[in-house]
Formats: sequence, structure tokens, C-alpha cells
Amino acid sequence: MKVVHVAVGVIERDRNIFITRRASHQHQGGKWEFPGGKCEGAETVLQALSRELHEEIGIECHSFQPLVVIQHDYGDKQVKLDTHWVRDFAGEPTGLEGQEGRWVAVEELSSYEFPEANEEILKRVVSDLSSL
Ligand SMILES: Nc1nc2c([nH]c(=O)n2[C@H]2C[C@H](O)[C@@H](COP(=O)(O)OP(=O)(O)OP(=O)(O)O)O2)c(=O)[nH]1
Ligand SMILES: [Mg+2]
Repeated sequence: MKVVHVAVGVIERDRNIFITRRASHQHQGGKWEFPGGKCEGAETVLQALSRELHEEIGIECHSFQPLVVIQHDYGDKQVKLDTHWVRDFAGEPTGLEGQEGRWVAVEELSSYEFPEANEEILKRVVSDLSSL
């Protein structure tokens, strides 16, 4: 099965993370996610991430820091989540495609339901922020 390369942004400000909710008709629908989406054509992962964050939540990103790369097999779909920290951006994130979005304190993230592949990302987010 072809692996879908996904650019994912963990948007952080003062130990709060901006998350959005996937529409019910989407793959892993209804679950919360870190904004992002599939790399298209010859795009690099950072080009895809800049584009997706602009389209989905209306921010302009100035820089990224690598967080973690996760490969996961959902059975119906295989994804590679290429995850970066997003801390340097302009604009206020808002769900521009009708999706729910909110800032959540890092300590509260575990009370939200994310797709299975996110488990490892969530651990890394919590541990990286607790060492700051
Ligand atoms: N953006 C994002 N996708 C995730 C996360 N966790 C996770 O398993 N995924 C999966 C769900 C999807 O199968 C895939 C992302 O694809 P997507 O549907 O968001 O891609 P896209 O925004 O380009 O969607 P589309 O416009 O092509 O419909 O990665 C996450 O935290 N954020
Ligand atoms: Mg998306």
C-alpha cells in the first residue's frame, strides 16, 4: 500500500497547542488533530505545511522546528506524519474550513481523542514542553 506523506504542525504559544477537529466524513473523522495535510506533487514537507496551515487556519509561518516522524498503518490507509513545531507565525489560527478549533493547555491534551498514530506525537509534545 502506498504511504501517504502528511505534513503536520504542532502550533504552540505559551504552553498552549492549537488543535482542530476532523470533519465526520474524513478519514479518522470526528477526532481531534494537529492541523496539516497531504504533501502534493513535488512539494517539500515544509512547503506543504506552510500551504496547509494557510489554507486550513489562516496563519503565515515563518519557521519550523522538526519534532518527530511517525509511520502508521491504519489498515485502510498508511500514513507518514512528518511533524514540526510551529511557534513563529503571524495571524490568529481559526478554522477556515468550518472545522472546530481551539487552544488547549498541554496538560489538557490527553482528554481529547486523537487518531491512533498521534499517541507518539502527544508523548513527545508533553516531554519536550516539560523540559523547557
Ligand atoms: N493533519 C493531520 N492528519 C493526521 C493526524 N493524525 C493522523 O493520523 N492523520 C492522518 C489522517 C489522514 O489520513 C491524513 C491527513 O490527511 P488529510 O485528510 O488531513 O489531508 P488533506 O488536509 O490534504 O485532505 P484533503 O484536502 O486531501 O481532503 O493523516 C494529525 O494529527 N493531523
Ligand atoms: Mg488536513
